[in-house]
Amino acid sequence: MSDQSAAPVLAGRGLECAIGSTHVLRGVDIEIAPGEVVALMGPSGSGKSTLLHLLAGLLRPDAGTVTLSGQRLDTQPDRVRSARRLRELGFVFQFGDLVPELTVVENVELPLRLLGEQPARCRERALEMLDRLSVADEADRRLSEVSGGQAQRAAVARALVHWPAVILADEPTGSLDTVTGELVLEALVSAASDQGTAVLLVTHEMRVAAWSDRDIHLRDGAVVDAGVPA
Ligand SMILES: Nc1ncnc2c1ncn2[C@@H]1O[C@H](COP(=O)(O)OP(=O)(O)OP(=O)(O)O)[C@@H](O)[C@H]1O
Repeated sequence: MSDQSAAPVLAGRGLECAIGSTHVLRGVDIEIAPGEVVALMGPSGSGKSTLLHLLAGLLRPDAGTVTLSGQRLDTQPDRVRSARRLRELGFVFQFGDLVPELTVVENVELPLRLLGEQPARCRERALEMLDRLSVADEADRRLSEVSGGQAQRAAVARALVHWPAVILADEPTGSLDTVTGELVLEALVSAASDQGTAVLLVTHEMRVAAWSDRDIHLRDGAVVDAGVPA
């Protein structure tokens, strides 16, 4: 459940970013409350993915600030940003990006293994998440043996397995048919909500945005409509 009166868990303020000669973001302000689900919308080329990369600390802004869980992210060295990304964020992309050589459960437990958790505890928690996402039966299969919807559920389980503060999802249902996409989205939003994880969801599609608490619209690198919490 979101707490929009609380301090934002993730905030970008006055974000400017140029890539080559393109001024991609022009003074973007964005805030996400703990547990909130926000859809980031806008036409192709409006800067959605670039904004996501800045908020994840993958890119540094030319101006402005990024604050995650109350601490500046953009000013920290690469090593610290990587460590914070692993611990505090979860990611879901259009094409799952799971490791094909690993089984479903091995993929899901990966963030916990990288964080140094006990192997038995990693396995237990990964199985719990797969059960929560209704893909526990596929735990020991390789990616080539599961459907696109099952793989995307596993990607959601992996993104949530280490209790991140925020999930950043870039077109998470873009590779799925409408019905499968809806089911994956429902699973993402409800599992994140169960554990109080905020979600920033990049999408072109209004039906995807319907799952959010609030929409933010970008055009030509600027926020044109920040929506109002329901
Ligand atoms: N690596 C890059 N090199 C050059 N230009 C880039 C690069 N990445 C992004 N851009 C430019 O920045 C602008 C914004 O791109 P971005 O991918 O953030 O938009 P988007 O809203 O996510 O688009 P889409 O919905 O098509 O994914 C575009 O004009 C794009 O051409």
